[in-house]
Amino acid sequence: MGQEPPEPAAQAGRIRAAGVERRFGRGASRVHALGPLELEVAAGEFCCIVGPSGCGKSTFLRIVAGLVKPTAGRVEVTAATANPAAMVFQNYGISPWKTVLANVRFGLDLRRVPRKEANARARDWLGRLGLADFADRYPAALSGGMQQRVSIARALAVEPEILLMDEPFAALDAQLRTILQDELLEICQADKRTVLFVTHSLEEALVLGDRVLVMSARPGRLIAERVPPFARPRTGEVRRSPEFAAMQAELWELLRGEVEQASGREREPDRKRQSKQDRETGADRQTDPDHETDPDRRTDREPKQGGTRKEEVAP
Ligand SMILES: Nc1ncnc2c1ncn2[C@@H]1O[C@H](COP(=O)(O)OP(=O)(O)OP(=O)(O)O)[C@@H](O)[C@H]1O
Repeated sequence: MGQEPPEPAAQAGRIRAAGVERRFGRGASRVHALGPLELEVAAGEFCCIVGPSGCGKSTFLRIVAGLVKPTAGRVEVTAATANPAAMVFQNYGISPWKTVLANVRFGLDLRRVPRKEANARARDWLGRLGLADFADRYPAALSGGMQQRVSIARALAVEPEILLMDEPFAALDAQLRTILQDELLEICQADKRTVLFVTHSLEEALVLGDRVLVMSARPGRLIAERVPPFARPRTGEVRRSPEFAAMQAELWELLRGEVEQASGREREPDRKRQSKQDRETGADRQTDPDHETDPDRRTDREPKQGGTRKEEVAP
């Protein structure tokens, strides 16, 4: 039942990473953050990366974006345009002193697109994301979900061949997150651009991805790859299918050890047996497929740069 990646858009970039590694710091405090990592993302593919906190997911995305250099290896981006990628961050990354319209127009202004055309394109994306009436407002007047829509509109307004998304919905509540996942699904299936999407949520990865890549604890390497068996175009309804729950549980089993290692807790000898018992009795909330949809049952969060928060991997 596995699906081929969708037909590429007229212009969709490709990514190829070969032997990519990144270390930070010097001497005793040197950290091996990432790799070696081998990865290819096809034109028009929606590729999701999940992995434990600190395994180097964001670092890899930043390397692809050209914001960070790899210590070893290389990333090749094959694209038709000079600036093929746009990035969406967890903390929105929008400017509070600019109106919504000016924020969405930002990348177009950098590319010196004439103001009239830039405004039209920005308004078009605002309309597509349900923000047409908020063009002249400032971000402070918007909810978190609306601010993240502005951030997505800003990235899409430049018509990037590659969209890089770093936990874009992690700071949102679970219901809003579901809505934005479904909106993103619709948008990306309409034009099939290449997307590299980092998330802590297995549910999110399975709903959105043509392919889900699982990373190990730091230094992050790829340890598994799955193709969600859901035809395109798909909707959020796939969350209810038995295949969805089965793949979510399987991926979580793969990830659990890595998450425990990353959080400094070694798996106790009888942990696996206990987890099986818990699943059978329904006591293990971490393996509950509805875990992410109930805000009261979300995993622990820690502060992150810019006042936003990050999550542990969650099913
Ligand atoms: N600029 C930096 N200087 C020093 N260490 C860094 C830097 N950027 C990242 N690191 C370290 O590299 C490792 C990987 O960080 P990264 O943010 O890529 O992980 P991540 O998988 O995205 O984590 P999370 O899921 O928690 O956001 C971490 O140990 C982090 O502390």
